[in-house]
Amino acid sequence: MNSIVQSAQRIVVKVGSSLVTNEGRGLDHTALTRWAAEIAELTRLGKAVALVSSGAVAEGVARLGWKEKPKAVHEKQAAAAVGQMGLCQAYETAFRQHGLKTAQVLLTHEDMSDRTRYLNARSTLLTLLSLGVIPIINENDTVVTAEIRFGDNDTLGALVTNLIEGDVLVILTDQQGLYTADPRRDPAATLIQQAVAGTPELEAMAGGAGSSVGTGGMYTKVIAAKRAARSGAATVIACGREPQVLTRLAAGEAIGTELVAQTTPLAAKKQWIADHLQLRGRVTVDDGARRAMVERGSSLLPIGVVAVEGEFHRGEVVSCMDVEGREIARGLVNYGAIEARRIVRLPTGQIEAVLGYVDEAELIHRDNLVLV
Ligand SMILES: Nc1ncnc2c1ncn2[C@@H]1O[C@H](COP(=O)(O)OP(=O)(O)O)[C@@H](O)[C@H]1O
Ligand SMILES: N[C@@H](CCC(=O)OP(=O)(O)O)C(=O)O
Repeated sequence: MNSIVQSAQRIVVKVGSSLVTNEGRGLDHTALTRWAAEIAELTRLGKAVALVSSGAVAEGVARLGWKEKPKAVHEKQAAAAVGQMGLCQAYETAFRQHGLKTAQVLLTHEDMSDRTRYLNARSTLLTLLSLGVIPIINENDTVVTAEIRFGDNDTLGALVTNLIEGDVLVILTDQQGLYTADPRRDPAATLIQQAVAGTPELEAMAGGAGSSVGTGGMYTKVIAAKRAARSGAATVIACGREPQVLTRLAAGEAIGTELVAQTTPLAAKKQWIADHLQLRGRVTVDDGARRAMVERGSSLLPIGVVAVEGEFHRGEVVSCMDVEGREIARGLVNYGAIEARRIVRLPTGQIEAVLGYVDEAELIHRDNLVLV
């Protein structure tokens, strides 16, 4: 028995490219129809479900008649634009058969790192769910560049789970779950039924790159589970080809791998800080400041900072590194990089003399600081 999906009220289901597009051969309408029927059943049980679906690039490649996924970014983006049309049409048709409306939601990393856009995305998604609409979510592949991509939809699925405070992230893929090693390479690999999300051994098991059409392999799924656990959500990794996989999970059946969250959920704002994928800068802190932050949960004062790198503005998220170069925390800065460089190593009382004003005594206040 596995009661996680059974008791969940808000569920994020993520389906990967290889499943959605029949390993790149074109949209698997039968599978989409099946998942839509199962999700419709979950909504009848009173659960709210958001669907993160990959497959735009792979479907675009198939529609354009290309033999393989292109290497050039602009070609992938063009393929995504073509394929996303197919995804939307197919989901709209499949859910309509159950009297459910769908909504297309395309997100970028910037939508998640800008606090206002993040909160907008959150209220739109929660409104859609409260209206009984199924959001069909994907990365806005057409406008993002390689450096600022989520890249794989496992990460996007985890961030959406945190965004809407989902109870569980269900990742459907082409394997039965997480194995002790890649089952494509190691026939002796065995299925892990349950583990604690964020355990380092899981990352080692999930080596390899994955299928030719998918992006992250199992590694990004294991990391996604770790991210989702920050908001207290569990992750289930299961096979999307398994008949009635979602409804059976909702009935309490143990299928696939369950990665449970054992960490105390972070407060919403801290979770947003921790979920930043790209940071604009970093500050190196001395050992006294490191201990104060790590052992006592203190704020970071300018006097404890030894170096400032990158260009960031007040209100942006930066990494805090120890003198050995390890990231120990991240947080929202009260001063931009230019000001921060001028006040490092200074006691609080001297900030005003140097800058002509004092915004806050702390470079990063403890309420805006997350240990990593
Ligand atoms: N430990 C593991 N357990 C299961 N699958 C693994 C593992 N390590 C690597 N993989 C590979 O990950 C693949 C699934 O990832 P991917 O192709 O990115 O799927 P998706 O498109 O569903 O995100 C599997 O087909 C498998 O070959
Ligand atoms: N946004 C991309 C998905 C990226 C991707 O391949 O993700 P996944 O198959 O989930 O590892 C698309 O729709 O093609």
